Amino acid sequence: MSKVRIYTLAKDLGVENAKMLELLDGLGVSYKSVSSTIEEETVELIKEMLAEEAAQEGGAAAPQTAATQAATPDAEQDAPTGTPAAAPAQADVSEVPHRAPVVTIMGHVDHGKTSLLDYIRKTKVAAKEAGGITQHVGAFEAQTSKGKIVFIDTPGHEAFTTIRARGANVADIAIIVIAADDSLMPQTREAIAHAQAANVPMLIAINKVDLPQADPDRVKTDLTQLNLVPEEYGGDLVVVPVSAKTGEGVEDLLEYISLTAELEDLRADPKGTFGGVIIEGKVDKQAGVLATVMVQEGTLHVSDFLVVGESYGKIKAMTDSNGNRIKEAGPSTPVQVLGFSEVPSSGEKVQSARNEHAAREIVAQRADERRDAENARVQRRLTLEEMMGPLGSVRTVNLILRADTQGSVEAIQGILARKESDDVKINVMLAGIGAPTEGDVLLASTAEATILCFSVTASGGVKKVAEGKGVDIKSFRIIYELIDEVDRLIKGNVEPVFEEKYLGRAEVRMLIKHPKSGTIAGSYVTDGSLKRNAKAKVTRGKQVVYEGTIVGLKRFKDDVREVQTGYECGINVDWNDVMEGDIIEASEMVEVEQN
Ligand SMILES: Nc1nc2c(ncn2[C@@H]2O[C@H](COP(=O)(O)OP(=O)(O)OP(=O)(O)O)[C@@H](O)[C@H]2O)c(=O)[nH]1
Repeated sequence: MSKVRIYTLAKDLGVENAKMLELLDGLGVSYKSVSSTIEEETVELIKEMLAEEAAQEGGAAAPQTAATQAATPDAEQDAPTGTPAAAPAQADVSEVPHRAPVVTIMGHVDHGKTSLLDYIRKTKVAAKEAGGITQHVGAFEAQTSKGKIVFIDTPGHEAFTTIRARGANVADIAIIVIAADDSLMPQTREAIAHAQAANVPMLIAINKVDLPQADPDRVKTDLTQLNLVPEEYGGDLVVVPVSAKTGEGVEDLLEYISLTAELEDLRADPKGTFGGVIIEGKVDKQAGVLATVMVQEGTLHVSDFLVVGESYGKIKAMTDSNGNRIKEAGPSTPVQVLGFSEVPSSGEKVQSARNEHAAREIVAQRADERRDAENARVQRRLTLEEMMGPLGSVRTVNLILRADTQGSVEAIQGILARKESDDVKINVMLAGIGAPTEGDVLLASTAEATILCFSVTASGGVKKVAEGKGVDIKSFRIIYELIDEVDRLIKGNVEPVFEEKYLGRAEVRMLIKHPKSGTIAGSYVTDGSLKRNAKAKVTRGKQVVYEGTIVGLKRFKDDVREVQTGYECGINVDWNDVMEGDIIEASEMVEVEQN
């Protein structure tokens, strides 16, 4: 036996991956992820440790117990008996059952997101019962050998901003699909930024590997340029080659999803307070308002009252993602709900209420809070700190952020927060949903802020006011372009730092008196090169006798910009006392790149 992958060993010994990593940590063994390999001696040590543990637990074979647990992850564990050492808080957490992972698939247009979802749906979703209506609800549940996986069903790119923002907020794991024949594209980078901003673990699916022109290695190399280093290059990024056409690699991808989910230790209490998120809402001509809700905590029952934003409704009927009528739904279940009076927006949080009266009260309270906040915004006078950003020597980039959805706002703010440094603060004065208003322009003009818009644009009237006030409103449809703009603003705000760069030197061999230009030093370039307008330092022996600028540089009769080593030239340093034998050293000031 040679090296073994950690997850293979965990599987063979019937223990959870998290437990295996804990044991490796205890041994001081370093690893990148569960797919890293470990040495045979380490495997033996792990086996011994597990055997010892089993013996201590009273003779029952530990691996067997673990295997039973792994096979039934949802089963509630018995409370520990006679083990006072067990911390009660930990015991509580472990009693909360595991839940299925919610996965979002993101990527560039045409890279195969829909095809991959279709392949998984076709092969992993149980055949529907006769009579069920096939309809798109925004999510589906796939049954795999490793248990249930819920996929957020991202439709085409037309609604990409909302869907991505939503995906990153609801999802536990993001799959970034990259076509093997196209590699990284703008929306790939944007998808990666979304996943990173939401702190969601990311797996890369290199799709279309069946194509003759597929070049998965190029994709991996390109990823390293984003500081995402695939496992096989020594990093911790899981990269799985797949084909949504032939199905190659799809099982591996599902396995990696389950592994990642296991490490994330996703749990939710079906008996807890209900909490969920709207996946999508629509109006059906016959049925009325339909909304897909992802249950995140607790259990949803038919007849429950639900509150979303400032509207509420009573669940009249509920169907699962297969179109089957159901009466209740636990964590990590997408359900289509009938009973809202208004169409809720995707990404909105859903709360339940005991009865209609309680639901109304929550709605009324929210409306009050919103009105108060609006009034406060109008009436409030800005503090100096709000106008200028945090005080002190730190420079501040003031921004007003406007985006199409709350998810986008959060995603952008997440990325911006990571852009801050000791020298530059990013002060998001206002982050709102919808097009910028005149009020935003006024705020921007007093605080010298830039208004950045993502997937929203200013109306003609607002643009005019902005022009009049000299306020920049910049609109973007791709997040990373907006971030590039912020980088430019940050750069513009950092005091440039210059350093002197040596260019070359020349030896003065003869002097030419020119009636207009004065003394020209006929010289021979002995090192590097000399440039017109460069700084000049004239040394005689060991002494610096003059410092100025190369105001003229000639080769024979021609004015030139630069003269290289080994050539003769005429140098004018705007100083008439230059002498034969002097050394003219040239240098220039270059701006130092600052991060
Ligand atoms: N050969 C090959 N073609 C694929 C594969 N996956 C997708 N395609 C093709 O690539 C094209 C785009 O696939 P889609 O699944 O529509 O891509 P998408 O990323 O969902 O595109 P949008 O929804 O427009 O963003 C289609 O013509 C697919 O048939 C694959 O694994 N192999």
